[in-house]
Amino acid sequence: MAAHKRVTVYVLSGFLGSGKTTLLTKAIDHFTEAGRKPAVIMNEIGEVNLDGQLIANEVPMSELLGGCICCSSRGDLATALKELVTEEQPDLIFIESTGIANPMEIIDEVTDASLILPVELKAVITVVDAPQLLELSRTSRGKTYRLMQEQIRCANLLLLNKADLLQEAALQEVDALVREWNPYASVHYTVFSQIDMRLIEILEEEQGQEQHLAAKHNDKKNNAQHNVNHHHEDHHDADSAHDIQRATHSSKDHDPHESRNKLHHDHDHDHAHDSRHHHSHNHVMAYTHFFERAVDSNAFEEFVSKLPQEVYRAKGILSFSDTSSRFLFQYAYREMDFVKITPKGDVPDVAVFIGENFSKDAVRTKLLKLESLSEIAAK
Ligand SMILES: Nc1nc2c(ncn2[C@@H]2O[C@H](COP(=O)(O)OP(=O)(O)OP(=O)(O)O)[C@@H](O)[C@H]2O)c(=O)[nH]1
Repeated sequence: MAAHKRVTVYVLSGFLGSGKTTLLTKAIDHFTEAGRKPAVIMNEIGEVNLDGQLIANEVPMSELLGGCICCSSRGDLATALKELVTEEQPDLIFIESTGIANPMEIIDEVTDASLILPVELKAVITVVDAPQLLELSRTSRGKTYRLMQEQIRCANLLLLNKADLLQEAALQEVDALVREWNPYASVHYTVFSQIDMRLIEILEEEQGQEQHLAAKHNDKKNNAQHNVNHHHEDHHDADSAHDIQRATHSSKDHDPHESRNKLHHDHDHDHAHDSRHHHSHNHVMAYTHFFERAVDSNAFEEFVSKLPQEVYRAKGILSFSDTSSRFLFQYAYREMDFVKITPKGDVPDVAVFIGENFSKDAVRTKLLKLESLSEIAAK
């Protein structure tokens, strides 16, 4: 297949609620207006694709739901890429990863797929929730912080988003932090992921290999800094996307489990007992609640405002007992947002709650109570 026929692939990375979908909708509008055909692979931790509601119907979309790409069985992403390429012939594919995905694993999967499919990974674009990163850098520095760090290190283009919520001095503090982790990416302050789309177009024109070189350099730099224990030096010595592909290719001749080991990184030592899955986000959990009846909007808002700190992301589509329209509800890093929506297709009233070690039962019990209160009020 001729090299120029390859479909450009961009990976959109960034922690939960940082602004990836906000960027995606803008990028789709831009490229569509420019006469290009974008397609989307959307990965969601929850069982329903709520972000997909924001993507126009005519944009081809493949959904990987109910888990994170980098945890799902190897091949799901390649299958989705293959289907889109053969059935839709797009010019570009955006892969929106879940906010808890480690982009290195997705880079591996896409470069692996590019051996057999006419696709080329051009860049990783990471959206950073600037206020959240700043707070974590000053306080907890736990697993979420480390995951954000990995997402930042892999990027070719970095958006320091939610700049509206920070003063200039604070933004500069975040800027210095991310540049220390990733001196190769271009860094831009954004509000609602508003960026000059030429910055994304430029990435398409550049050599994919050089892009990955940057990512790999950062990967190495981090290895040195944080003493991450990589078991398979052969892979980590690879200096370019080409080398990544070669490593992938050669390992295919062997036991598939072994090849997965070779390709993947041991980012989290808490889970070293599982030889095939080394993820920095095993601590993250999701609860999906399907509503049986509409709840009161004020009571729901109050419930969300009192969610435990461990729940750091929630979203849903809801009917309220006191409003006529349905709403897309968003909650990210303590900010709440409700937008009127007419859902595409037959979507139930549903909300997904994502966080770290929170009690799903407690969230469920409170929501059931809200439902029963509105039932009593209706009588
Ligand atoms: N104040 C403020 N809010 C923003 C900004 N960008 C996005 N948001 C809001 O943050 C919430 C999450 O945005 P999304 O684009 O859905 O984030 P995401 O990264 O796709 O979220 P996940 O898919 O759950 O990981 C939404 O309510 C957005 O409206 C910003 O620059 N400033």
